[in-house]
Amino acid sequence: MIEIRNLSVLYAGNTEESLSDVNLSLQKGDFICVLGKSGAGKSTFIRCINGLQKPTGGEILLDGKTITHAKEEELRKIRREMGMIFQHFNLIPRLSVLQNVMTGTFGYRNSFKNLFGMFTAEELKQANSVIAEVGLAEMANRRIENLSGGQKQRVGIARALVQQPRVLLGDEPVASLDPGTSDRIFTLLKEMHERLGLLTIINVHDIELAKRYATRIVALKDGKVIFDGLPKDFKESEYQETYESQSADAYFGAEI
Ligand SMILES: Nc1ncnc2c1ncn2[C@@H]1O[C@H](COP(=O)(O)OP(=O)(O)OP(=O)(O)O)[C@@H](O)[C@H]1O
Repeated sequence: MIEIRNLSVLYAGNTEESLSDVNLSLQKGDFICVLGKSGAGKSTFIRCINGLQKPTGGEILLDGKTITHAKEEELRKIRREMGMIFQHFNLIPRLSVLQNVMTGTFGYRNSFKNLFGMFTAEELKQANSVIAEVGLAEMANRRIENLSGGQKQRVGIARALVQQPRVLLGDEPVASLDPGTSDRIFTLLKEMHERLGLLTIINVHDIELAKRYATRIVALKDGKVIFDGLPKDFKESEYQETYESQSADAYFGAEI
């Protein structure tokens, strides 16, 4: 589904590449957690996939079509296939849950309709349906600023899903949430992933979550892929290499 070939990113002014010769083949059904310590290149990787960051080398293809060299109009179409969720939710605090979710349809609509908030009955139905799916049916008219962090991320997920993507991307979507809430958000993500038959790619710091939910782990270090495989094969030595840590007992002392 997504082919990543010799992907490299060197930011202007840097001497070291932030991604270096990354080659991966990502398939529908993969629930991929991307691990790596701070600065390993995880955000850069996600931003390259949704076309926000232009690589300095290599190419990314979605179903054989280039993302990397896509023209603006083509890139817009590709982005509609990709839902994105963020660490800080990127919602509009003074607007309601429903209004925020509706912004997920903007990629499909002309700017005149967007400007005047004109939504079709079908769009509203679809938005209310995903709001119910993420468990917020009773809160559709509540303002975002009156929600908890976990509820905000549910809105973020609904906004990503209302555009009916085939790929779901997450840049540290649970980094601002407590462990219990993070776990519930991952449960929801996994349910949606399976029900909708998505390719899901999520950056996460919490290796325990990755081991519990991922079907595949990709670990980055200094912009390079140092592990690509099953969660069960990501063991203490892989942990130590990824995080350059001597003490992995917290994660590997007990069976996960
Ligand atoms: N716009 C930029 N300009 C220059 N360097 C950048 C830019 N964005 C990221 N970098 C550098 O690229 C490297 C990878 O950063 P990136 O944000 O992709 O890592 P990360 O694994 O997502 O880190 P974190 O977990 O802290 O978010 C870092 O060394 C960072 O300083």
